[in-house]
Amino acid sequence: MKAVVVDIEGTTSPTSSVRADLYGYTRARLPEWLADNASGAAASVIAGTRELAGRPDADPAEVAEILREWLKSDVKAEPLKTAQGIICAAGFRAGALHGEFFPDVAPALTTWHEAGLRLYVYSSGSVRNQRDWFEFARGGALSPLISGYFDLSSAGPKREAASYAEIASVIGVEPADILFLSDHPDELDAAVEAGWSAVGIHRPGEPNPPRPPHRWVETFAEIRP
Ligand SMILES: CSCCC(=O)C(=O)COP(=O)(O)O
Repeated sequence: MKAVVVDIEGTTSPTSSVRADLYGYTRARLPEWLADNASGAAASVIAGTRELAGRPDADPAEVAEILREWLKSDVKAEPLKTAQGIICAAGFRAGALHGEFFPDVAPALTTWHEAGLRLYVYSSGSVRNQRDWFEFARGGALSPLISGYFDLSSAGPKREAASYAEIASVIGVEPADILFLSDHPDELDAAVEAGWSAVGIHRPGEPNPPRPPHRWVETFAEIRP
């Protein structure tokens, strides 16, 4: 392998930390942020939400309610993830938010990085949110280990093979030399369809059940890329 690409929620990090911390922080601040930034940073979020929700005349208050519903049902929509990334950026810098990682993740990423592998992140969270998650990791920044980040805007949907082909092309690594780690079987299927290797991560207590034909492990310590 020449590169390893990791998913975040359920793979590097507990689902509970993403949903309680990031979603909770965002949910509390959405109405005020949308109202205060309607003609600036929030304009594209409002436009994108109106379009996806089929509510062309929704005002910022209604958009906030739509986005809060999407948070509740974990809809991984671009406008929501953009807003989440911008809103949470302040929380990371104020010390209210930290990237939370399973204990085996930092040692494995460090070992792989030192061995010359290039490490990337591919998550439904926006690149901005991903960068902060790794930069403000509890226990010390992991961002120096990461060569790049991909999200729904830059790569595309996580369950489509074309997204993995796009990442391979951008990082300039042959698909056969890339290993993808995720807790989601549909994502593993899509990566394999694009010619990547893939290993499923099923951590105790995490929601997504393993599914054949992939190899599944419980920690990064079991992987030798
Ligand atoms: C720390 S980046 C934000 C994580 C997030 O919002 C999310 O939806 C994670 O989805 P993933 O694709 O990593 O399962």
